[in-house]
Amino acid sequence: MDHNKLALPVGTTLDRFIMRKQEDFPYATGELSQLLRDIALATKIVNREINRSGLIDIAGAYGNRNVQGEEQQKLDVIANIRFIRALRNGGEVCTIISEEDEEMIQTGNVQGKYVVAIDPLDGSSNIDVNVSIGTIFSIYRRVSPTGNEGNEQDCLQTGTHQVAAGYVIYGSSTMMVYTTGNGVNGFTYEPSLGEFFLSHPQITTPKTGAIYSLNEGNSNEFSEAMTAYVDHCKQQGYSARYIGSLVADFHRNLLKGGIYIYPATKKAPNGKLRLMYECNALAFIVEQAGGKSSDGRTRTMELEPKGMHERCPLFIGSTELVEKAEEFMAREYEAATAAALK
Ligand SMILES: O=P(O)(O)OC[C@H]1O[C@](O)(COP(=O)(O)O)[C@@H](O)[C@@H]1O
Ligand SMILES: [Mg+2]
Ligand SMILES: [Mg+2]
Repeated sequence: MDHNKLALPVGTTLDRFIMRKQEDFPYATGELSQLLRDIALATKIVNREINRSGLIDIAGAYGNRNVQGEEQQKLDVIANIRFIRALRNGGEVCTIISEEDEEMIQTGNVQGKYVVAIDPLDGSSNIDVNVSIGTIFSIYRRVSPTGNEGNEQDCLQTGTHQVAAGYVIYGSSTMMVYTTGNGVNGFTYEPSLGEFFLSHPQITTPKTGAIYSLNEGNSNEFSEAMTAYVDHCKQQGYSARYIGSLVADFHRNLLKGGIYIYPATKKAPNGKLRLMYECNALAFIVEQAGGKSSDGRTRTMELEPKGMHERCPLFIGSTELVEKAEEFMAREYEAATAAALK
């Protein structure tokens, strides 16, 4: 696909961009375009709630724990409700996987051709302290015939089956960044006009960089190989940058070059992040931008999901940095394999 053919000027509205991209697919029916618009609509509402969260009583804990055992923040719940409502009313989505719901959410749109996996509010620990937070989404085409509710087969597809994926960052400005498999584009929200405008066309990530992002507070729990890789980053003189909101750390590294890692630790042998609504979406984006994503060994988008809330280690960012980290992890796997054979 010749990306230049699709290049649209900075300042194009998201709506126009979606429409224009659809025209390049003669058989497109407009349903995916409408679904992207539904997500953009919910994003505008959630953005408004976030911007005024300090003024109205939506700060703090909601008083429930989600399926991960994490304390739900009020904004986690509000964002979850807003996205589910927009996807249900939009009519294109039959089933939703959400971080905040243990079970699949059936929307009642049995004719809907799409399944959405969503992290409605990412970076929950940063909600009440005015630090950038986000939303992450993956879109799949259902595999079961329309006319019924979506099922587990529709929901547990590998990341390579994503038809679109994206994230929203609610930061100094609010941006939506997404891909449909033809490059990555970023749109900045203009609240006074209520519109997203193309601000970052055809995003590509540098092949290498000098930023590493991980929670070194967990370093006592790191494997030898992981500790060795962190030392390597320090020897290289890389800068440590960690916001603690995956979307914000990922976005910075995507634009500047860098690597984000949430590794397996002794406490969390599968890491912390969730394959279906955090890792797969960002992996699709980073690959479309020329970067790389794996669990330290296997390409993230080829990981076979076994459960909706499954966790996996994440090594994501500039190709050369991820490959270097994988080199370090390979030594560990080889040692483990050799030990197992003894
Ligand atoms: O506090 P830790 O262990 O470093 O974890 C931070 C990571 O956890 C997350 O907050 C998990 O996402 P949620 O906030 O959506 O649960 C990521 O955004 C972030 O990168
Ligand atoms: Mg998250
Ligand atoms: Mg979340």
